Amino acid sequence: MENFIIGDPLSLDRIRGVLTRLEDTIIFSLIERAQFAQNPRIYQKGAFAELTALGFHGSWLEWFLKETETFHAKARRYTSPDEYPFTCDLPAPVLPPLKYPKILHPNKINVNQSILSFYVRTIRAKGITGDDEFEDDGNYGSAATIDVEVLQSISKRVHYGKFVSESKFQDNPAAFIPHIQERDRCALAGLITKPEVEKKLLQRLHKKAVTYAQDFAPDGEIMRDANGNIGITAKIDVDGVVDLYESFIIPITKEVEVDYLLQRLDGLSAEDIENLKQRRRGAV
Ligand SMILES: C=C(O[C@@H]1C=C(C(=O)O)C=C[C@H]1O)C(=O)O
Repeated sequence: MENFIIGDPLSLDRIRGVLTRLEDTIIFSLIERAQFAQNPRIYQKGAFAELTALGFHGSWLEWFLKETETFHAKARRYTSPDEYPFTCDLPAPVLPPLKYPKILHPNKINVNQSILSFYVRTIRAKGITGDDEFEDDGNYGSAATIDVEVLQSISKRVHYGKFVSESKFQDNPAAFIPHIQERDRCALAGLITKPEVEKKLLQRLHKKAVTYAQDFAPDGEIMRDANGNIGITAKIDVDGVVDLYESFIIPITKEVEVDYLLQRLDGLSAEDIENLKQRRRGAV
């Protein structure tokens, strides 16, 4: 959970710094997942009679998510504005919630079911972690434990789009308000999209994935193939990681940004909205 107490929580540079750091978390968790076989059973609902006997009819992975998030909810993880669960109906925290600064406009945006569906349908099937999609090594607990870590890091990254949107909105509310009032998703998407930022991100991501995926000999030398090229082991599919961001993580982050903007004026009076139009960040 990011420390929202120190620094300007709505500095776009600071927010982008968090997104950049989450690239490492996501790449390394995908590398970790590649240690184990695909184990397709763990993504199939009803594939474990033992779970059905417990009255649970989801997949092994969904059971792992439920059990993990139930415990984390009791430890007040989901009272943090940058943490979103995959499981519904979680228990209340055993501790009183921490007093986070009110940064985001109240909202119920949670796209984790889309993230889970994409992960099971595409990331695993595409074998971004470089393994055979039908291989089963029986390591169901280890594989699901790491799947949960991958999903949680992607979820945090995607939902950080709310902070990006609040930062951009506060920089120039008047630019956003008419399109929010007209429910114009395309215009809002155009305002929040920064092609140059995305281009640099994908270039950085490819370099990171190549670097993190390479193997080192016991003496610390980088392993090379017969032609002296750096040997990229099957740890992860480097192009698959870039494609994951280009075809899913960035687009769904922008969906969250637009969804957040569309509800940004909810509950505000006409006078509040007029006052917002006059403001620009740092002006107060
Ligand atoms: C996150 C931002 O908003 C948009 C989404 C991006 C992403 O998901 O990486 C990058 C740039 C923008 O198109 C941003 O401006 O930094």
